[in-house]
Amino acid sequence: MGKEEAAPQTTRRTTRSSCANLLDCSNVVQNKSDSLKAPSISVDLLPEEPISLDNLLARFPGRRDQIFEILHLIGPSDSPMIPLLLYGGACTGKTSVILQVFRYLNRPFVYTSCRSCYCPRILFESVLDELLLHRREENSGYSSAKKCERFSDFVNFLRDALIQVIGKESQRKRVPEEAKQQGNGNMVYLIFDNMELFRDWDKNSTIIPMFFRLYDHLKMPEVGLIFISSCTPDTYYANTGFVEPLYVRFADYTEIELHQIFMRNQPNAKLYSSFLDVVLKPFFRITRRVDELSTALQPLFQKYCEPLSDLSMVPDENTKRRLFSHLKPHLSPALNQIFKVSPQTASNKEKVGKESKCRNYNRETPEELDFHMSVSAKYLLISSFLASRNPATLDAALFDSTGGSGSQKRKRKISETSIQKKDEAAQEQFLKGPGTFPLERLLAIYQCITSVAEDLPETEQLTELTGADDGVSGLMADVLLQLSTLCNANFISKSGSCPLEGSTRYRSLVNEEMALKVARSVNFPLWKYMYRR
Ligand SMILES: Nc1ncnc2c1ncn2[C@@H]1O[C@H](COP(=O)(O)OP(=O)(O)OP(=O)(O)O)[C@@H](O)[C@H]1O
Repeated sequence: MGKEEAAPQTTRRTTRSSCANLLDCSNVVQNKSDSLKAPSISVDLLPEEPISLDNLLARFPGRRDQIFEILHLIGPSDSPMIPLLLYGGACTGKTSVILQVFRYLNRPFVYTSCRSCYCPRILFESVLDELLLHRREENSGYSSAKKCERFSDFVNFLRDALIQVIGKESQRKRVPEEAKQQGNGNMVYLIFDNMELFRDWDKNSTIIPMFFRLYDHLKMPEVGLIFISSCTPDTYYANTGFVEPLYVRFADYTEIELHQIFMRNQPNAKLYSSFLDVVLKPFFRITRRVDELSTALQPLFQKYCEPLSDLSMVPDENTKRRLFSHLKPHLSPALNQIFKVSPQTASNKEKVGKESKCRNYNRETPEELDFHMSVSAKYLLISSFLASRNPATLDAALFDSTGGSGSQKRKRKISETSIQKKDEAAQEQFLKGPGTFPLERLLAIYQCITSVAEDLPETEQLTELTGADDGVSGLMADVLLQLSTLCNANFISKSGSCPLEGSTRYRSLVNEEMALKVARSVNFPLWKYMYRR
């Protein structure tokens, strides 16, 4: 595109420290300073030195479609854009992608994250400060003496600040045609990240609809608005009556995409690929988050390489086996470590508690889940659904120590009378609604179904690696954490203790449609385990 040559050399500026690519060694230590005292406003709002499109695409394996879609929706620098919402689970690259897209576009933008602001006022002031580059007093109605508490004040100050930045009337005349074509038109973009946190600040949800109407309030076509959230669009627009932004979905990464992501910048690709071949699959079943995987894989790779004296060697089959045996004892503790409620999952409790409304967004299929949940929590949710729905008397027939693969044979051996009895029990249970179950039953089902998950050659790999074979297993504490998260999110209810057993009983609150969706998202054949009359 030849942008590198055309772009002005701007002062390097780190807009968001957390956007440093976890996998890019060169970016690990980033300058977190935000303070800039550069002379020209429009130059200051430009991102770091521009990058090429190829570079942009190469930085984000698995995000090619999203990048092209965003570029298309943002459009040329001299034409207005409809507000945009980027949404998807945690660590799906929403922030990094949009910041690097602007680096490629080389256009002025202001980035603000609700994560670093703890109330609307700080967010308002942070946007204004960024726009005015901390020079509040100069020619601006907004000064440090004034607080920007109300949304209406924010809109007024924002409009004034934007007029200054854009140099609205005069600049429009001054921007030469060739500069517009090179991407230096007069659009300014405002990026609001982590919008889901707004709901924690604003219990009455009055500001969020106003934010999404900011475009209407400002009435400035030169301003492009981009919202980023881990919540789905319907969380925001239900019954609000305003025009919805366009949206781009950042789906969870597939195993292949994660493989590509982790292969980036590896000095010895063959060696690292042999490592990923053995570790990625079991970890992928527990988390798909790039940050969690990156943290877990880094020390494991060092262990994997310990027996090697030459790190540039290409491992043959024998070496790969030797390296794997050396690594194996360390896998189980690492998997257990990661097998816990991720902070993001916990903070998404409210969002998780909401069932999908099956609305058809863009290219999202109604089959897909519209919230983020860790893979292990999904299996626990499925287990609780089965425990509530199926009569306990059928557990032995449906599940065995290998997860139920022998169930067909066993079922055939059951006598007619016992089938009839079980049918009656099931019918009774159905009429009663979802049944309650003790923790032990939930854990037993969970252990069985995780061992048959997906069609893997090494069927018991997860069980073996996580140590789930050791009685109630080392996973116990983590499963209890997941269980408590699901209870808090109202997927499972905790009923009073059983007077006979004295232990707490649980009940699944999800319906069949929801359970099937969750099962589909982890490729688990739930229908095989559901007892039907
Ligand atoms: N496709 C990818 N290729 C390379 N790195 C990626 C990719 N996706 C995510 N990452 C890395 O994962 C980390 C988290 O990404 P990022 O902060 O952009 O995610 P996010 O979706 O904005 O998360 P959150 O919702 O928590 O704000 C970053 O270090 C980023 O570089």
